[in-house]
Amino acid sequence: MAMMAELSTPKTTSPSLHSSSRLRLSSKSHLPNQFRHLLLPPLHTTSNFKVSCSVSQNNQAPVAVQDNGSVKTKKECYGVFCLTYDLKAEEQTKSWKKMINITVSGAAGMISNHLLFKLASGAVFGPDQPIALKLLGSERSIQALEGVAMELEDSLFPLLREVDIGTDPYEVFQDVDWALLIGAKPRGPGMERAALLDINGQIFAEQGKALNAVASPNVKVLVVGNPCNTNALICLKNAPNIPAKNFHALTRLDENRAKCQLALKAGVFYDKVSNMTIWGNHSTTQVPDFLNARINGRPVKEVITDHKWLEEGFTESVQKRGGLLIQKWGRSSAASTAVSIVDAIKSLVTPTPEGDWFSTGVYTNGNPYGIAEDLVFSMPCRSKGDGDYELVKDVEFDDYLRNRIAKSEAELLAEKKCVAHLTGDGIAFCDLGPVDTMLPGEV
Ligand SMILES: NC(=O)C1=CN([C@@H]2O[C@H](COP(=O)(O)OP(=O)(O)OC[C@H]3O[C@@H](n4cnc5c(N)ncnc54)[C@H](OP(=O)(O)O)[C@@H]3O)[C@@H](O)[C@H]2O)C=CC1
Ligand SMILES: O=C([O-])CC(=O)C(=O)O
Repeated sequence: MAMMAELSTPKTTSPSLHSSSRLRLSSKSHLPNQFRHLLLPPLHTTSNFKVSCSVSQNNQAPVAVQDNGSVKTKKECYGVFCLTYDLKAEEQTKSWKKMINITVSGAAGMISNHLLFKLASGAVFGPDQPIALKLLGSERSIQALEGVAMELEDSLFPLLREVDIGTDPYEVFQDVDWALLIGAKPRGPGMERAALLDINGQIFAEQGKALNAVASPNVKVLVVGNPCNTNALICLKNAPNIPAKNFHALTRLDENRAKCQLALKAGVFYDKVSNMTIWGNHSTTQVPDFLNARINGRPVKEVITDHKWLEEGFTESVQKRGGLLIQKWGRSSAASTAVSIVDAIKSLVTPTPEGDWFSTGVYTNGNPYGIAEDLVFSMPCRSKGDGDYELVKDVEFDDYLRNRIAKSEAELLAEKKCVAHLTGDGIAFCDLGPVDTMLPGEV
């Protein structure tokens, strides 16, 4: 019984699912020594050199074999990429779907440290969906990315078929189907929000251009790095060949937080809360919509009759939850953010339950609510499970909701002016009010 694995240079095309498992490093200039032995001959060649490793029938240690048949020493295989799969697992792979490519930026950061292992486990895209992970980092994080890759290896995830790490978005985004853009500079003490918008905006402008050039044409992009709505707008403006509809800013964490607070107040388990919309910006102007949300299928305002609490206590607790968490933890939400990224993706790849919806920050062009066009704004959506979504039409508005939404809209319009130089809209002019231009973590 021979079992095979393949290790290939970055120039090879994806090998067949039934035999492939590999780790590649795509930073040409900073190839860590530890992994150099995987890339024989050296990176500058274009040959499709492979190292195959076989395991003998009597379960002896794996023996590495080159394409030309000469036996290599065991050292030339790397850990789990030498040992591969038994025949039962090989049989199983025959029912697997075609592999998808997922890029995660800021992959050595806190959120990614939770997220990557959920992605690799099959908990997000399903138990029959093999994946390739492409981890984008920088000079700062390349060593740490190796550590992440090693931990992924040691986790022995059957569905994880490839891991690439690199610092060049034009390489790491190649043919990517999902881009989860988490990496962003955190706002430091004394830093102006306008400066943050500019620094992070440059990152997302560059990544938008790279996605436009090399990603799968129908790539889905989820921006997590803050300020995520405006970063998503910058990204999509720099990627004109990708449908604007495919870009999302993560507001699912806010939706989850809102559901939790309503459940707590109503004394029900949080799965009883549905139809929870977060409108607007992922900031302290966001609007958790208790007018349309339901508890056990009933309007929230019927179940929770303390309307003053809904307008003030509830709304503020959701808007400022991130800040409270930073006070407790000493850092921003990472595990719950990763869970909400999983939820956000699952909402797009599984059909939305009848009558329900989910929140995500999406492009406003053509929206039925009268929200200004050309923004990325959190709104209620439904999906058939094909990665696409529709905006929900049958939502109610009252004066309170309209006024609150208008405030978040004004904030996003002001942010957009600050980044005009990055969206192709001329010269930037930045005048952000002092009060309402905060991230949830900035209270
Ligand atoms: N939308 C939402 O609901 C939430 C969004 N966030 C946001 O997600 C982002 C990531 O959070 P988290 O993973 O906890 O952060 P970490 O600080 O743990 O990691 C962030 C990563 O960003 C990268 N980065 C990119 N550019 C810079 C830069 N100029 N300076 C420093 N680091 C940079 C770094 O990786 P590298 O060196 O590889 O580039 C770093 O590893 C933040 O912007 C945060 O505000 C957080 C919680 C919720
Ligand atoms: O402000 C931050 O970095 C954290 C954040 O977005 C949140 O917790 O919602």
